[in-house]
Amino acid sequence: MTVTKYSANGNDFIIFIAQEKADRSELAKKLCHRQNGVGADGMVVVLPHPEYDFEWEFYNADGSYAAMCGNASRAVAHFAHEKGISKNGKAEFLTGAGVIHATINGLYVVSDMVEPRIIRTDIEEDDEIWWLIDSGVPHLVAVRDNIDTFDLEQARKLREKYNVNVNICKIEGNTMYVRTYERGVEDETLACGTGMVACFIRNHKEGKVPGQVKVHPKSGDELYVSCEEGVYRFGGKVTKTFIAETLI
Ligand SMILES: N[C@@H](CCC[C@H](N)C(=O)O)C(=O)O
Repeated sequence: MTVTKYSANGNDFIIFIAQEKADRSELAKKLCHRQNGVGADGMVVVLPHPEYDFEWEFYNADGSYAAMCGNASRAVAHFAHEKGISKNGKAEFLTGAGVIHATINGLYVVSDMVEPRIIRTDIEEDDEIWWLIDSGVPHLVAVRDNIDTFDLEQARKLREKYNVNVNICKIEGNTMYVRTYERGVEDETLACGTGMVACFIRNHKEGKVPGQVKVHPKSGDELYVSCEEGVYRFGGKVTKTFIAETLI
């Protein structure tokens, strides 16, 4: 089977086309395995859809299904546009969290996110306040002055307790820095799109940042997150890294 590998600012994905929905959890575990497979944080299956350009299935590296993946939404939009599945610099596709509208401009892709939900703003853990925000998938967000260290044991406990992705972020002017422990990868990833958006939502709601910010995830890449007329969108470059014939 031919698969295409993308990196979205260090969050990497295996993408391929299929004709029918299926439970591909075991395949995702095999292909995402860093040593025995292609290696990726997640796997995207592009499927036909009668109304939208396509529909997708998204799986985390551990085979778990997730409703949405911000970085993969940008990668798959570029993939679909190159394949002619979507046209005119746009892609409109159905995810488990709703319909995503993406704009493709060369390697720079912007995804309009689904309407987020601020679920709780009062979670106190280890003497700090966390917000629980669903930006397509659930995220805990804490804001700190310094994110040079990220206690992954603490992140793992919070991930298990709330079944979420766990983010710490800091603000410097109109720039945000975000680190994310990702559910389903069960480790910190180099970038997490819905995590960056969740961090922006908290900081924007608390009046700490304007309506558009530059964001640097762990990879150090540069992305932008904004809220325009109530629509949260985020953009950055994607990289198609290779095409492979899988034998597993
Ligand atoms: N990396 C993704 C998030 C993928 C899903 C997440 N790991 C979950 O299981 O909730 C992103 O870029 O948003």
